[in-house]
Amino acid sequence: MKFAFVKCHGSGNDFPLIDAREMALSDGEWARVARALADRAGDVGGDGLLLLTGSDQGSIFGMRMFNPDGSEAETCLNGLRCTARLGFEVTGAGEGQVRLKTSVAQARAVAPIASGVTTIETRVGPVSLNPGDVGLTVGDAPFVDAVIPGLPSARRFTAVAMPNPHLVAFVEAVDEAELVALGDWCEAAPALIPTRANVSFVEVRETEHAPALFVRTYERGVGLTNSCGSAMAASTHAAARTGRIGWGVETRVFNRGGMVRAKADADGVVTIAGNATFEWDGEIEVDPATGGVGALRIVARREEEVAAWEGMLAGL
Ligand SMILES: N[C@@H](CCC[C@H](N)C(=O)O)C(=O)O
Repeated sequence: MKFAFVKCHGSGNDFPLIDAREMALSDGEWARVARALADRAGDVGGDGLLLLTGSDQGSIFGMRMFNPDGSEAETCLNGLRCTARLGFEVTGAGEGQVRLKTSVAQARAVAPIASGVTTIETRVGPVSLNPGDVGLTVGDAPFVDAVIPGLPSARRFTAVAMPNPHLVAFVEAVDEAELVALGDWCEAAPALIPTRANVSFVEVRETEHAPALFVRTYERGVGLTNSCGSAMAASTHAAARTGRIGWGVETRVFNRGGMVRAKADADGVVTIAGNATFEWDGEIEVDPATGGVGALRIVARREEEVAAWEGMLAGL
């Protein structure tokens, strides 16, 4: 089956994005397509597969997201910006509600965060701090800056469902080896957290203009990524919840892949504005029954917006 797609990224979190509104594949077939296209050893590669899906009663369109291991995530906020951009292009809308796997989000096109950088704002929530919603099998009360019994880390975590599961620890300086070890432990689906989790270490970085965070994330189903949008949202909420930043205060959130503007409100809603960059358009044959992949054809390159994004990175 031939798939046309856009290779896109939000803050360097990169994905093939397919307009799947008229496609009827089973979950297992999409999982195979995701594994095939997101494979970093293949011609496309990515931190997962994004699907633009059809409208329903309240939503102008929907998004599904499959991790490179074929698991389907509840949400993907860097991917949502890209998917919303495509959804706006094909529907002519400029804002609206987007259906996710188990929740909805609001999205709208906003002023560029830098010249030539297409920018989308997403609003999600309310987040849940219920340990069960995060997939933890311990605790009746929320873990907010608390040691989680059974987790092989003495650090204090805030456990947040976006609704995908996030464990967030504030650190003086990110230790990647420690993050990877803990992320790997969660990837093994231990009894403490059988549905696994995205794990983030976060540095609070004051700037002369405003509060800022630096977030490094080990993503469930992926490993270390350049950035994770739902982790940036969870970290912003956790930073406000623990008094590290103010509720409702716009905060710049940096990561390996770039930067977004984020704001956590006291009602649990988190707003993020960041890039939705389309790098190139491609076509490829994938057999949904076997995951076998054909030759990639690059149809167009979006050089101007790639350059605009690189210009923004150079100025950070
Ligand atoms: N990169 C994403 C999150 C993707 C899903 C995640 N790996 C999970 O399994 O929960 C983002 O930008 O939010």
